[in-house]
Amino acid sequence: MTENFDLFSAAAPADIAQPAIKIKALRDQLNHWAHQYYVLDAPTVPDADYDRAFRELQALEAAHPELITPDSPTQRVIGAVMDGLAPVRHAVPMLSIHTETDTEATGAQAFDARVRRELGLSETDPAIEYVAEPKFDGLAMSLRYENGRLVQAATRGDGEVGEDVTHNVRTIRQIPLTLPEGVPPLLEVRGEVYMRRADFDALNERQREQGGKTFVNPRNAAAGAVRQLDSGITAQRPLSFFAYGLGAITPPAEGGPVFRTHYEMLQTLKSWGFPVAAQVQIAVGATELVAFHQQVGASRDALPYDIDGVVYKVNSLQLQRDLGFKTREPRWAVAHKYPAQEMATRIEGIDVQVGRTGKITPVARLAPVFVGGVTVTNATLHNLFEIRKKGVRVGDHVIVRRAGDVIPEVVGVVPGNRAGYVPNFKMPRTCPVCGSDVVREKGEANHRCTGGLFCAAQRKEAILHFAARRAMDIEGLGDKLVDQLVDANVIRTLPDLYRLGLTSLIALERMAEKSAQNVLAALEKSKQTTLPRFLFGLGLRHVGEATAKDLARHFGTLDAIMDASVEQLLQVPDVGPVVAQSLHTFFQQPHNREVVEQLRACGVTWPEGAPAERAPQVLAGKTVVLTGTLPTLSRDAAKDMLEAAGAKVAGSVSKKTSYVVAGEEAGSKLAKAQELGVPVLDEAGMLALLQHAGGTAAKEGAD
Ligand SMILES: NC(=O)c1ccc[n+]([C@@H]2O[C@H](COP(=O)([O-])OP(=O)(O)OC[C@H]3O[C@@H](n4cnc5c(N)ncnc54)[C@H](O)[C@@H]3O)[C@@H](O)[C@H]2O)c1
Ligand SMILES: [Zn+2]
Repeated sequence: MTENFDLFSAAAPADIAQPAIKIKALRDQLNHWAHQYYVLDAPTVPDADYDRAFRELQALEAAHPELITPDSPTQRVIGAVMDGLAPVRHAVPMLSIHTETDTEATGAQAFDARVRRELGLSETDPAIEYVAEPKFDGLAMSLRYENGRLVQAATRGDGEVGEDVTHNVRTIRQIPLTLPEGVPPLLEVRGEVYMRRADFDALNERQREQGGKTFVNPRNAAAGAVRQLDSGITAQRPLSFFAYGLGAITPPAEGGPVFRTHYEMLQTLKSWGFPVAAQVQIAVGATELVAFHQQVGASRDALPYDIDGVVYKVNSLQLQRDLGFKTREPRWAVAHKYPAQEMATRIEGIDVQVGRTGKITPVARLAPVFVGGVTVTNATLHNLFEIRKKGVRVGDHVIVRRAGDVIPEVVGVVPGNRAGYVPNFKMPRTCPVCGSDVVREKGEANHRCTGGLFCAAQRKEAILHFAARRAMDIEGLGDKLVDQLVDANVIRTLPDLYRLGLTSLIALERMAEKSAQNVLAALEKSKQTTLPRFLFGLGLRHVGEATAKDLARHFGTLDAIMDASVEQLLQVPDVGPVVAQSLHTFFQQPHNREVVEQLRACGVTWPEGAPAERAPQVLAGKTVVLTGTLPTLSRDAAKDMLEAAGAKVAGSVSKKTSYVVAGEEAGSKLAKAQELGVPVLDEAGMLALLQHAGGTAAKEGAD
């Protein structure tokens, strides 16, 4: 082969020129992707695509060794030093790990066979002991301690020279800043900085709400956080750490520790305060490696952090030295991957889904793709802003991520695949489930259906809210029963609750007659309520308990609230434009008014009054204690009524107690009241007292 053979001249023989051109194209492509990934922390293709191109290059170079150059991505660790971060030369290089191409369990057997062959072992020699570890999906970090103090933290960079990120790594709480007495004077610990999935989801959720930049995956979020110039930003991004190896260390001749195995070294790191993953274990021979691969693979989704595979390492440090290194990788370790958690596929359409709280979520319909171990055909696009920010259009090639049991999501567009003009996605103006108006409030990223109770998608959540203790307080109407009732189509609107009969309840699975009767009794009891509870129970957006009370106090009657204009609503203390508009829109929808009317027709009732007559604080300054079970009122309802009249409801009886309201099975509080001579009332007595109070107020008002 001529030394300076012109690879690209037309005269070059086709069988050499073709692979050379292909090799150059692959190297350029890989370098471009690696730059985006390692330097910009912003990959544009899934790892699976990068890995495929990488393997293709490896295969071509293996077939044409004369075309290998030292700067090929296959021959060196890739990475770079970011502007503004100081370069750090590693005392011991930070290497890559060879990836086993066979992703089936048999990949472990291939590795074991290779190790045995390289060590010159025969079939009759004993099995090799390995340490099996999860392959954490974060970024490699070298931590240098001098005399027990963290003096430097550096990224891998190109393996020889990394970046000084000490200022940022100091903010990671799992990384000890000082070590216990007795550690070697020089110690470099190597490990992975990563972000837990829950922390990542919370971070992205926060970013989305604030219209900020979201991150593609935890690895990228972690890498971005570590490579900040301002450690204040790093401190706000929750990072974690696992130790898995050593760099430089005080040699035994100078009093440093003598480790015989990798496992022993990890246990020592743990005793010095470094986190070591609980899954790390010794595995003997290929069989135990296979078992480990399967076991970790099965629990992968349940782990609180992302892993992209497992790593097997020869345990004996002597054998590790015997095996040595090959360009950029140790021969004594291998990475055995799992199916990728990110894959590229095509968006065939964008639908919208209505959630239990009315939130409308655009969902991408996908060409089926195998990702994170399952075939995925839908992925969330979160909201309209995310679609715009990511520039997603129908027909685009996108990266889909599915990790853990999180809903699959579209994390970005693979650039350069759009055929021509494609219109932007538009939010529908009406709800696809119920046809109500779709709105987006100022300062909110999400669109919502205004259908409320009318919308089947929102029904279950709405019923649970209505039945909640602080609302209508319907005991026994929980998650499971509501699911059954709605799924069996027994209940479609709130009033249907009060139309429930014994027969339809008993017809439900696992419903005994006694419990059915209890539910009916609880429903009956809930009909006697208060206006604030009823309003709160309707589950109007932005109307919490306090606002419901304010509205009731201000308007006095439900009709006045339903008919109020936005301006009138704005006169209620603490009601701002958002709440006022949302209330007004809700009661403008005829079907919402219909629901209210039907509930009243079913016998749901509460004391009403004109605003001027309301809040007669005739029990002001009085302290009342409730005890026992009242015949018709729930404890909370009684409390609300007393408080509305200005009373303070206390938990224990003292000489200062004005009244004790006692129901059935009243115990020590009743005895105490009698002992102290505090007046005791039953429910009727309490209502009479309130009535009297109301009457007095009305009279006062009339005078
Ligand atoms: N999407 C893209 O554009 C793009 C570009 C470049 C690289 N990549 C991806 O990066 C990966 C290759 O990168 P690499 O060379 O950093 O990693 P690698 O696959 O060579 O693995 C070595 C790294 O594994 C990590 N690791 C995790 N757990 C470990 C353990 N228990 N023991 C030892 N090391 C452990 C360390 O950080 C170490 O640096 C590939 O998955 C590739 O797809 C993607
Ligand atoms: Zn709807």
